[in-house]
Amino acid sequence: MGRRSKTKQPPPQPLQEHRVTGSSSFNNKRKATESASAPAPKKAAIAAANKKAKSAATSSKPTPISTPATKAIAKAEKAKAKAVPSKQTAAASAPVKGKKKATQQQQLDLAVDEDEDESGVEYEDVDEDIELEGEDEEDGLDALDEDDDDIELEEDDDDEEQEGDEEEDDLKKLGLPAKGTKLTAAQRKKALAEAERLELLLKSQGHSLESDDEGDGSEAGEEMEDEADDEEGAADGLTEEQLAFLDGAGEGPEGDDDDDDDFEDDSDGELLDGPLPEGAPANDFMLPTIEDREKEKVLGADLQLVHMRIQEVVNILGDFKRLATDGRSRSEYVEQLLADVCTFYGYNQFLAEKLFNLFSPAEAIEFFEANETPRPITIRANTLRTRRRDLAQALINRGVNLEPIGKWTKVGLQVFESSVPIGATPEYLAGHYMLQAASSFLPCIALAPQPGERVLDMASAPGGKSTYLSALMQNTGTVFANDSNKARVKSLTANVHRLGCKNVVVCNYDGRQFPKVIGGFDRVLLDSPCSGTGVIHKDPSVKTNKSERDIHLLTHLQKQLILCAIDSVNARSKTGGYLVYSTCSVLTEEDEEVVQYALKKRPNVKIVPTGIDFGRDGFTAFRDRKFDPKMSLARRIFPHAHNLDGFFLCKLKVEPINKKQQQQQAAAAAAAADDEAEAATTVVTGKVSKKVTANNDDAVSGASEVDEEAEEVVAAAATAAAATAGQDETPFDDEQDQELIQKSLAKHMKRKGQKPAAAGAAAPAAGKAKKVVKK
Ligand SMILES: C[S@@+](CC[C@H](N)C(=O)[O-])C[C@H]1O[C@@H](n2cnc3c(N)ncnc32)[C@H](O)[C@@H]1O
Repeated sequence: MGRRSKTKQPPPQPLQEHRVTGSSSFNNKRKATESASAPAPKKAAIAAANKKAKSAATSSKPTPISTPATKAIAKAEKAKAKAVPSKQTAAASAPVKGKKKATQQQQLDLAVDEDEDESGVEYEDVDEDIELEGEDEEDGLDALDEDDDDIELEEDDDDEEQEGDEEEDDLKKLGLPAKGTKLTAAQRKKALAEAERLELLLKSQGHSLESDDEGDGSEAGEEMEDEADDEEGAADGLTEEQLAFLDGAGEGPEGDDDDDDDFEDDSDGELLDGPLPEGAPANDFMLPTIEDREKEKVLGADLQLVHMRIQEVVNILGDFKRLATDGRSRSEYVEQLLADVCTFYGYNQFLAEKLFNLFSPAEAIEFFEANETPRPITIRANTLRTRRRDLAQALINRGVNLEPIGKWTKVGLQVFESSVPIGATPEYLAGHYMLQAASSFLPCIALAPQPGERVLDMASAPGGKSTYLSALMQNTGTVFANDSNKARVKSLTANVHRLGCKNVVVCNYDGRQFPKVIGGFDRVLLDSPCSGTGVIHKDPSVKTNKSERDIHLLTHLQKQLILCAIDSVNARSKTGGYLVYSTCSVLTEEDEEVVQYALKKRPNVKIVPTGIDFGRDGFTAFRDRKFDPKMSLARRIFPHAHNLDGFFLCKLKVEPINKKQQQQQAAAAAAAADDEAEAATTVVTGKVSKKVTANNDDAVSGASEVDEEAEEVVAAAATAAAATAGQDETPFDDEQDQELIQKSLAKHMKRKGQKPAAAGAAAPAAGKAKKVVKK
């Protein structure tokens, strides 16, 4: 009971990253900490490579040659070893298992001291034993970890020595110089060719090229991850590709000069490593010709080859000057890479390119890779009904294997495995927890609602965030949980009841009807409908069903919603006056661009810190777009970097509007009318794709909910279009009528206790929109 799964993923413990400015972050190589959060097998490889690079950097012995050829040989050896497990392999894995001796009880205990109810409600310690045990054992566990590390390291050294010997023999067999000797360019070529041949040979014989360390032994992977985390120095934070390159390139023109004495003419009198002769490629990888590509199209691609090509091209793009074939441009390589990404990972060209542009090539591949694996299952303890530690204990008793998510949340638990359906336990039915992606805690934490406040959750179904807001407010004040999708409102209502939220009012409006229906909120959350590009692992159909037009429709809706959300905030709130905008999309169009649009249209709004100290900065510039410098306060969460769903959040403070700002706003509203009319015309005349999906980031939502939401967004877009088109027939065309509308709307809003300014801005906009549509 409660043993940690062997196949567990790294917990969704967001990693601290060194802050980089938005503009530069997508070009920079990621930091060491980040690589530690890569998917487990990859992490193991990176850790191994880090270790190799470190030992190469610190060793006074000649650096062992590590070329792709030797790697392949090592892989071949490991494949052999797999067939006949040696004693040594078994011994090497023992300490890793030892480290897993910590029982789940102990793991939970470690979190006890931080396990006070987040809502501030004090509970008595029912289970003091657990707490004491936890405190006592914390040091013990640390010590155990350290011991294990020592053992592991020693054994690793043995492994390495043995591996080194084996490598040497193999090198001799291949007619390559022994370990410690420099390779000539010709030898390197030969080695590369041999590596490829070996790999293909092994594959053709059905051997897996995965090493034992990288394979099912996620424990080994974890152990290596720990080591990687501990590694210091220049090798830290390098990607697998960079390290592979470093291994080989250490002796290259920019390599370590310490070994200069070793440079001697080889017997063939060929050039030693150094500047390559003009025109000679440093890497003998050749881009496929047009004919090759045509052939591939007809015969179908060999995915293994495509994968290898992806790695080669990424490697070359990482050091283009040195590694690219003369005469081939960077864009040719990028084009090939994008085509291969589409083939290998199954994206359409449009989305592959959009996502690729967010990162360096190497990092883009990490992102695509992360989308192939699920994120950890997480639950949120509902503090209106229980405490996290009690919930954890109850679930452990049922055979659920779990542990706290991380220090940043006091209510999150990660589930590794369960012998019972986690969505149907008595605790679940009794509302003790919500199945919820860890990323989706963040907007609520950022909004930080206070007890007694009036809060609007504008797009709230199925209620993961509304119910969390309710709990944070300790069932006081009011949360208006709105969603435009009737069917989804049903599951929202069910969750509100199940979780015992007594301060929630469920409503079913199009968010754009706020603040007309009701306004003056202390805080508003707009967890916007979006493309779901941050949660592709949950809904892989996103890879193929998003077109440029879909994104355009979504961003249009998002821009409308954010303005309505801002106008629904009471800028004079004594305790609040905040809006949090969030999406589970990583596209700047749906994130920074929407916020930037809001800043332009509402000069009384400014970006403020979210209070979340992990994740990456929002972009302050992206390609040809410049954003508010404070956009760096927004948070971007990435699956490959943080092992959480991809997410964006930005917190805004709405200040009381002054006269000058009012004028600015009116001007902006007039300009916005042009945009709106244009978009509406597009929707009316064009065919709305049924595939415009807006994702729900709650783990409980199934495919059917996503479908419903898609329908809803399409319907909403169509309704908006129809409404705007309908204005065509209305007689309110002249300025006099507009004035009348404005006045009556202002009166109406005043009576409802709302801000007349919003009406003032809306009416001329509508009038102008109507005129454009007429044309
Ligand atoms: C990302 S999901 C919200 C998830 C929710 N916040 C939660 O945590 O459970 C987006 C929601 O927006 C709703 N939606 C789409 N268009 C809307 C609109 N115009 N007004 C209000 N809600 C809308 C969808 O029905 C969907 O439930």
